[in-house]
Amino acid sequence: MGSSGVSNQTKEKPPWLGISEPISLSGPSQYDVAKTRELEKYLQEAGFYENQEEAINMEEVLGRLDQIVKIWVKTISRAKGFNEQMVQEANAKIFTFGSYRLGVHGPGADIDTLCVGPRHATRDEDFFGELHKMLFEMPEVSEMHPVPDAHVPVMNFKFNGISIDLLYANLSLWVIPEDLDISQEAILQNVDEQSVRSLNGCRVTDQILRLVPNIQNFRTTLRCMKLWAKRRGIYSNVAGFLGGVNWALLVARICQLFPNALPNMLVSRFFRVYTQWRWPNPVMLCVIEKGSLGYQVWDPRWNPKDKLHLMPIITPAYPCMNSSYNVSSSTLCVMTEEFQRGDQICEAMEANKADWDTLFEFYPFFEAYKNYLQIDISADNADDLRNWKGWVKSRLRQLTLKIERHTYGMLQCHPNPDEFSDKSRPLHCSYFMGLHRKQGVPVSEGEQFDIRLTVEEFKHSVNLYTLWKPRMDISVSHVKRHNIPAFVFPGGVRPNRPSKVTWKSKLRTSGHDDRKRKQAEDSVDDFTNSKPFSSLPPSSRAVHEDGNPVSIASSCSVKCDDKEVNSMSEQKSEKPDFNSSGENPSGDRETNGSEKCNSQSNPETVVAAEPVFSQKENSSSTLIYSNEGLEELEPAELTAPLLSVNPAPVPQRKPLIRLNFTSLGKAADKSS
Ligand SMILES: Nc1ncnc2c1ncn2[C@@H]1O[C@H](COP(=O)(O)OP(=O)(O)OP(=O)(O)O)[C@@H](O)[C@H]1O
Ligand SMILES: [Mg+2]
Ligand SMILES: [Mg+2]
Repeated sequence: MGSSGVSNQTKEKPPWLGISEPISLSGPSQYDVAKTRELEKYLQEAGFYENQEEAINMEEVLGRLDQIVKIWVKTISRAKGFNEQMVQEANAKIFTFGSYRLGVHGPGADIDTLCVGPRHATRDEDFFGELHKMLFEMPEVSEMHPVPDAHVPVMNFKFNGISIDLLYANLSLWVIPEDLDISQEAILQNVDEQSVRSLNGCRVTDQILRLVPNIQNFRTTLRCMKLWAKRRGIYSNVAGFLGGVNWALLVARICQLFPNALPNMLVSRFFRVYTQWRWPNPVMLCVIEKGSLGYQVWDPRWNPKDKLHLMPIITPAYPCMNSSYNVSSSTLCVMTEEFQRGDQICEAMEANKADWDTLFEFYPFFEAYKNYLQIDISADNADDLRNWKGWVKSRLRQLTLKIERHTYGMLQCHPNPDEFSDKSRPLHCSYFMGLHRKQGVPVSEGEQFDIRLTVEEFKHSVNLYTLWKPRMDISVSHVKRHNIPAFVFPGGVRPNRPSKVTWKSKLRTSGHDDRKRKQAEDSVDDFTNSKPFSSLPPSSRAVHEDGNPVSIASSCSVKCDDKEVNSMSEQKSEKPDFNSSGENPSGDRETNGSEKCNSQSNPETVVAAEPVFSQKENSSSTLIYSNEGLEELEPAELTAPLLSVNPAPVPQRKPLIRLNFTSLGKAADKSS
């Protein structure tokens, strides 16, 4: 396949797993063994492993589900007039996938399951009809929520209190053998697209387990990264960050690159590699096979949509797809900053100046900005609220994109993936987004942002929900940091004074002279001090007006510079090299940072169609903007019309309500 990621040729298997040689074959030192033990203990104490009782309960639930689908398939076969022998032979089977199958599910995580049924057991009539009815009537089943029209149709429900996602694959076989192997490509023959996508949940999970050199080390590292991502507020596919499968794939690739490393090392290599990764170069665990069945695979050379992906993380089972298409320029920048923070902390840990607690600190979202958007939703009953929540949550990404677009990228949004509830207001919940001005653009006097129209447009689109019911309401308001409602804080109590002590400032006061110190002090505010985007050069925070994702993504990967790479404490042989697919198939580890960044050296690559900026280009755009400081928005900045955005005159009120998109928004609410 050369260095191209897409191939339909079979080649002799290399002695390593993955599309390139490992970066390092080094094994653990005493320090790594001790640190890994510490990490495992930390994860245990954080309650990130299920207990014995939960594990048994889950197994029982899965056993019950398997019995139920077996009864179901016989029932519908009989109803379709099959003779008794065929009824007895009729079979269906439950497979698990996702974090449960990977062996990394935490407490409260769902169990992802797939029901595989024979050709005569149809999706609409039999699965979403009869099986839904059977489950719905069972006393063990609650919160049943079928989504037959989803991209991957699913039944969500709780069985004995355990959340289940149940997908369906309608195979072309008349009889489903109990030992069915779904890893074979042939299983996808003559099945509908929904079944292909549903089967792929399992096929991807199984492939991941096959493609990592040591499953136990992979699991511990993935548990660590999942806990870390949740604490840092970047665990959510729907919010535009990454979800379970994305984190699994990122970790799996690190495991391939460092096959003999223990989890402690893998965590630090994770941060080092992804701090330097040149997005949108894809992360892949294996070559993207074109296959013989004609399904579209991810390939930005041919598929215009794939070119728009900013942070491609490719699934390893045919048909290979990008699992992280929701990532936007803002969320990519937030994650890049978090990778940098992780990298710095791991380095500080090696110098005994930080510990696992430091790494896992919660992201202080409500201290990070001066301005927020609060999105309140409510409904008439619990069922309606659950549906309404699901819908609104899936639309919030559109609000962030609209705001960024309508303010020409000058106003950026940082979504908080959590939902918050005020206990005194049942059937109500709130979402929040941090707002901040894009860095590097000189502030013009009196410049303000008017996002009323944008908010109206968003609410209008949300209210087009096809299952909308009376009293499914939404309102969007602007809140200043000091007016953030108390119910968002732990225990419902607003902290007296936001803590400004960060792990870096602790280091400074303890006199630790770390290599980043100068940089940290030069920076107006480090991001761990609650102010996002301050440590990236201004160009990296720019959202281009034309929405060109390539330039955005490239500018987000500016950490891959000489200074950064040369300052790495590790030996050269341990450094990751990235060629144009973000990988190092040549095994040449002598290249320096700027060479690694030059993705245009090989026109054959998967991302050859993507212009990737060289370091030089990044540097020069840095020079254009001299303003490194973080300017937060003042309230008035959110109000005055940006003429090109809001041509309609906004009625003046008395007294002038400077933050009045809230009041306008509420007036236009369906509810009012
Ligand atoms: N965006 C996606 N692209 C491809 N496959 C996906 C995507 N989202 C989910 N899946 C499939 O569905 C599975 C379950 O998704 P889910 O969001 O429950 O993640 P998970 O890995 O189980 O993590 P969690 O512990 O958060 O549940 C994934 O492992 C993956 O196979
Ligand atoms: Mg899951
Ligand atoms: Mg799930």
